[in-house]
Amino acid sequence: MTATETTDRAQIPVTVLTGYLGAGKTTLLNRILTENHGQRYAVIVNEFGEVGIDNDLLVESDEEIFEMNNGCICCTVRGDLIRTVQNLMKRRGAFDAIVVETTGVADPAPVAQTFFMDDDVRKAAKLDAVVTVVDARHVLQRLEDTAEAEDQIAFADVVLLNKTDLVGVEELTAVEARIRSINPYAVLHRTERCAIDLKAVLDRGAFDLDRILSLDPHFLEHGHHAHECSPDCDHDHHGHGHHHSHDGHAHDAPHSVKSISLTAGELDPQMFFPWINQVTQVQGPNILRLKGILAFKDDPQRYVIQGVHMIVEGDHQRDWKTGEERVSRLVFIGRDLNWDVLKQSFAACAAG
Ligand SMILES: Nc1nc2c(ncn2[C@@H]2O[C@H](COP(=O)(O)OP(=O)(O)OP(=O)(O)O)[C@@H](O)[C@H]2O)c(=O)[nH]1
Repeated sequence: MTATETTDRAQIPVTVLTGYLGAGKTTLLNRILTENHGQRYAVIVNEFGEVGIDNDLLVESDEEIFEMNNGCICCTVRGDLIRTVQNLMKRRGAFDAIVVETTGVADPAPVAQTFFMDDDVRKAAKLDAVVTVVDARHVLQRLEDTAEAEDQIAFADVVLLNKTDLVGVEELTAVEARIRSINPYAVLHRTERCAIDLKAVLDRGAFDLDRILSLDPHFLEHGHHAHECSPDCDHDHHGHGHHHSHDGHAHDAPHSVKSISLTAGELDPQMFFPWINQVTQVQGPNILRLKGILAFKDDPQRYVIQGVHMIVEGDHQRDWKTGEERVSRLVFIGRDLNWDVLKQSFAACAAG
């Protein structure tokens, strides 16, 4: 056995899971956490928005979940992510592989870079593949109005073209052709609710550094960063033309996407459902994502609501635990949303 082979085996494989807001990353992660694949995964979740909801939307499992919700992953990539991986490495016997779920608005490059740039991380972990989940229904629109959707596809080693149930055959063919025009190299699978043999996604040994360097010749250079950051992030700001600001309750992201978090106590379902239907009908085009965990009066179970544009679905999740505070939390991520109106009208859904 050569020295290289020894090093390779000592490195823990890392899958970077990316895809635009609402594409189906958590759906895939839940499969990874529940299916019987014989591997133990440590999961690192980065969340956009103030109220930690993504963690609550993951199924309960024995796997380890680490949440980093201090905003855009690009801003924390050389800090939190490195520290999280280093901490994980102290207990490396406890798991076989790592999955990093990135925020829906992030460019995956800084996440992938971390596994090449930091010496300690590089010794311990090896980028296995970038897996990009694509929402077949909304991706063409996203490619028009954002840069991240294209970056995520360009970077992919594996693409899951998801939500095939929401489009017709012709549209699906057109979407697939568009993805192929951005990235002809990735292995592409069509999926519904990310149903796929996980062998197609995990432990692929697929990350192709040469191809990434041909896309981005500066990929391995320290301080190189093709993304917009907040003024208070701690990384090197060479070559930055833009800033986004943080103003208390709303977080800016590229292309004026903002998130707003609303909290209330118990809600009256007779008030809430007509309200959310009306909000998504009227403001749907601007709502990239909504998610919430709700406490309805006299309902022993937590209710989870999720949406992308006008498509909203909800279901009971599990019983509220004894001692768990029955609060309702709702996050909207979108453009040009009227925060004050949303806040007030949500508050009006409180159970009397
Ligand atoms: N109709 C349909 N809905 C889907 C499919 N896959 C996922 N969904 C739904 O789409 C919504 C978003 O799915 P998630 O898995 O939470 O998406 P995500 O990429 O993790 O979302 P963010 O973390 O907000 O970026 C949820 O309501 C899912 O139930 C699918 O194939 N078809």
